[in-house]
Amino acid sequence: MKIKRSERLIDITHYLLEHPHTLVSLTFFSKRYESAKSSISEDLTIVKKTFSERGIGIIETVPGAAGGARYIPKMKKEDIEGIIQELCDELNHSERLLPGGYVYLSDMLGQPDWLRKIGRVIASFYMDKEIDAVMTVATKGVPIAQAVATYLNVPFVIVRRDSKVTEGSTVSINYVSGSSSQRVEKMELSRRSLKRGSRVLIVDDFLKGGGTVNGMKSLIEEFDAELVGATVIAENIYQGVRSIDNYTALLKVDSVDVESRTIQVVPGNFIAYL
Ligand SMILES: O=P(O)(O)OC[C@H]1C[C@H](OP(=O)(O)OP(=O)(O)O)[C@H](O)[C@@H]1O
Repeated sequence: MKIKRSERLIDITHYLLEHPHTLVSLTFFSKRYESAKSSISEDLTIVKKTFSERGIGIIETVPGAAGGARYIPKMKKEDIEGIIQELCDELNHSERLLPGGYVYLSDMLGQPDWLRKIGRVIASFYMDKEIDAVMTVATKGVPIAQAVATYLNVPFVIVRRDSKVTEGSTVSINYVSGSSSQRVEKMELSRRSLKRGSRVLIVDDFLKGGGTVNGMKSLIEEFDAELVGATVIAENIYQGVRSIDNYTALLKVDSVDVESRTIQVVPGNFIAYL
């Protein structure tokens, strides 16, 4: 059914937002709206310009008969900084303080609005790094990985600390977790989860001693895959020597005073790489 340009623009925008990183052809839109490809091209020019001016993201247009458009959810630096400050403000409350200097995050990891913001911020950073898969470790990292993977339009894989028959044959490694007072722990990943040569992004909620992220790094090596980057929501205060140093954190727990129950969460090193 033929529809007006104003209606096409709304539907084109909705379709592209729902299919990030996916090239949608002119032919597809032309048939969808029973409109000429030249009209669709003009529509895409308007959407592209508005997205750019409003900082909604990038509309990449591919010319030619097999051409089309794809939505890249890239964020402006100031918008990323704004979300990181929102996260700091949300976490800087004494009731979030947990034993061991941890900060209670689980409520936020269950809220779609926070997950959308966190997922988009991390995905925007890795937008052009050709990520093939997002990796995390059960449990609290899972919603973060799903949010990031959605915006990157790639699969996410879940590393487990326990064995499950439903995972089939697995690759497992032992690692030292600083969070469990230097105890040797095991993590494993189903052999079906990751192809050789995959470019992998590690995400997690917290980093303390770095053993968990380092364990996932070792797993990636076991799969002959490539670690592109590791980003956590928050890095904790850690007195010892961390097992890993090349990571980024949206936030940093700068100081914790259990006596006075005060906590200071500030922007992490992620900002410096924007
Ligand atoms: O840097 P490290 O010293 O290794 O610690 C960071 C780990 C520990 C903690 O997970 P847990 O709370 O142990 O497990 P779960 O995510 O299942 O709650 C956190 O979610 C990171 O995965």
